[in-house]
Amino acid sequence: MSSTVPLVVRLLASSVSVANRAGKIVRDVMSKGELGIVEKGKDDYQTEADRSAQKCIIAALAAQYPKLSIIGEEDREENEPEVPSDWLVVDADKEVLALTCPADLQGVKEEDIVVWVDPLDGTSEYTQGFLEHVTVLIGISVNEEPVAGVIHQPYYKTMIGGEKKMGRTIWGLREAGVGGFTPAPPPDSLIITTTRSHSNPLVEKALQVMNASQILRVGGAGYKVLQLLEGKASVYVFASPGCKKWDTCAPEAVLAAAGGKLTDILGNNYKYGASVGKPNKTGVLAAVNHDLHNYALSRIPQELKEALANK
Ligand SMILES: Nc1ncnc2c1ncn2[C@@H]1O[C@H](COP(=O)(O)O)[C@@H](O)[C@H]1OP(=O)(O)O
Ligand SMILES: [Mg+2]
Ligand SMILES: [Mg+2]
Ligand SMILES: [Mg+2]
Repeated sequence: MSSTVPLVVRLLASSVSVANRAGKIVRDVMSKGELGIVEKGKDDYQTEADRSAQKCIIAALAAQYPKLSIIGEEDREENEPEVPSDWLVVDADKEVLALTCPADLQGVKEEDIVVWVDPLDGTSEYTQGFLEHVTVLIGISVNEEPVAGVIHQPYYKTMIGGEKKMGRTIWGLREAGVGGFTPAPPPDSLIITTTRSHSNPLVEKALQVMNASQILRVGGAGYKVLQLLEGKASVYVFASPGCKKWDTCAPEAVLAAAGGKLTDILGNNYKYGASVGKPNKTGVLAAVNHDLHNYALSRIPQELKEALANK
């Protein structure tokens, strides 16, 4: 039955299930208490959770979809050792499997897809105990464009029938919409969400010009986009290099499926083909709808745009 479901939909349904498993790895590493922190660069860390969650996601997706290009944040070893068999998730989310695939994506083949994996977005926050900010991101791009994505929150708590359940998984597919949470309209006043761990003078300048009623400083690109989708903030502004394609592919796809927009600070779309440069050099500007995105873009002064473009 599932072989009649278009590839993009099947891959999204598999990604939901795989992200859930990766989220459990993220929780297990934390509860064992041995984070195995490695410093990759300035303000740039990796933990055992980043490494293991990525191995799980890539091994599980590659086993089922061998011709995909999968690009993950963390370096892969030359000869990756086999992963535990219970990481090789083969389940696929039933609700997603039932979605209608956009007409132009129905014939897409594995070779046409690039999957961008951020096994743990918000590593700084993970190591500092801001666990709600942590997400697992799987973005699916076709012809350089993010068309579908998964944002999994390993530490989101819900009570179901008196029992605590950890984790939730938000997904989006172009034209089909979003699921896994309850969307909410934007707040009445302009509330901005931005970095808490990677600020600098340019980032602060772009915040000042927005005239916002409130600025929320939280970790991770995934979590900030969730804040937009849940009506906690109106606009996400980050006028700095630092984010990479795996940070924005899934959030951009989910946000777009909900009617929002994510671009760089100049208002240009990033491209997500396999050979693109990984850094998002010209920052991030996102909003829950196109009007708010236009408004925020109109507030960014030309010299700030030039400063980022010439970096
Ligand atoms: N200067 C930077 N160095 C490394 N990663 C960065 C940097 N700035 C942003 N990022 C990545 O983008 C995400 C969003 O940024 P921020 O939280 O500062 O708004 C971070 O969680 C981090 O992803 P990751 O945690 O996956 O390495
Ligand atoms: Mg990182
Ligand atoms: Mg990230
Ligand atoms: Mg990461």
